Amino acid sequence: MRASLIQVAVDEGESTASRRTRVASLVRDQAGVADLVMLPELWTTGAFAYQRFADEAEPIDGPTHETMAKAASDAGVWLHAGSIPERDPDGSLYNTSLLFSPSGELTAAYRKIHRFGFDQGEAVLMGAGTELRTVRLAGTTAGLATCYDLRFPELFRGLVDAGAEVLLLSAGWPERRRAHWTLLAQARAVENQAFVLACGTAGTHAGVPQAGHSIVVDPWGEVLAQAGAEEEVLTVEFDPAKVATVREQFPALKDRVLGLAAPRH
Ligand SMILES: O=C(O)CCC(=O)C(=O)O
Repeated sequence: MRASLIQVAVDEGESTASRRTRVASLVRDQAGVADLVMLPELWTTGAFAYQRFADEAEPIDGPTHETMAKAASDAGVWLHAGSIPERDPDGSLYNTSLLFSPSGELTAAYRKIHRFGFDQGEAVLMGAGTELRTVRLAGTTAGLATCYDLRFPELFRGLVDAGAEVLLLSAGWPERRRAHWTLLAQARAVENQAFVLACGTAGTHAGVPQAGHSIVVDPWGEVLAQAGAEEEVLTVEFDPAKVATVREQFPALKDRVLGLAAPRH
């Protein structure tokens, strides 16, 4: 499988509409290059541009869906189109990832479960997703996660229990915590014996420089590829069958002890 992670620069000087058109063209450029293309979290607005979420929120079948479904089918690729600020018909907002098949059908939508910001920003503006999402694609099972989710190992264990071999994470991770990004991506890969493909943003928006450094890690924890700080398309080839080999040769997942009792005081 070949995957291209498009590390989009989200800068304030570019309008959402023009970024959408530009990114669709980058997706189309992946025709014949990649089987799977990934975009970052909230690349239309910027993950830290909280004041834009309500104004630019769109329904699942809104303009980003329309543009990206077409880009996926034009390129003939699986497209994890990153996330959008979604407005539910009941008015609430969610940080929702969209995944399209090579014929442009929406195959999965994942509402981010762990909202970032503690008692401000996304954590108060958006609702929390409640359901894990896995998708069968290109002969493997992918599990979906978004940005801050990376800090919560139990979410990834849930995806692995549901059959995930490839973990797809869209993010808008800040430069300030870049060391955590790389460390946690490798940790999630090693502990789950799964590929991790983590696509972040470049540029600076809302005064927050983004980390870039999108990364692909194999089930043994080796970094197969990592981007730099600027906008970049990171293409990598990997064999999802390596997951079964690693899990067979080093069957640590079979040694899990579930339902441990709480300590006695
Ligand atoms: O956990 C972090 O350090 C970054 C999380 C984040 O920026 C987000 O989820 O939008």
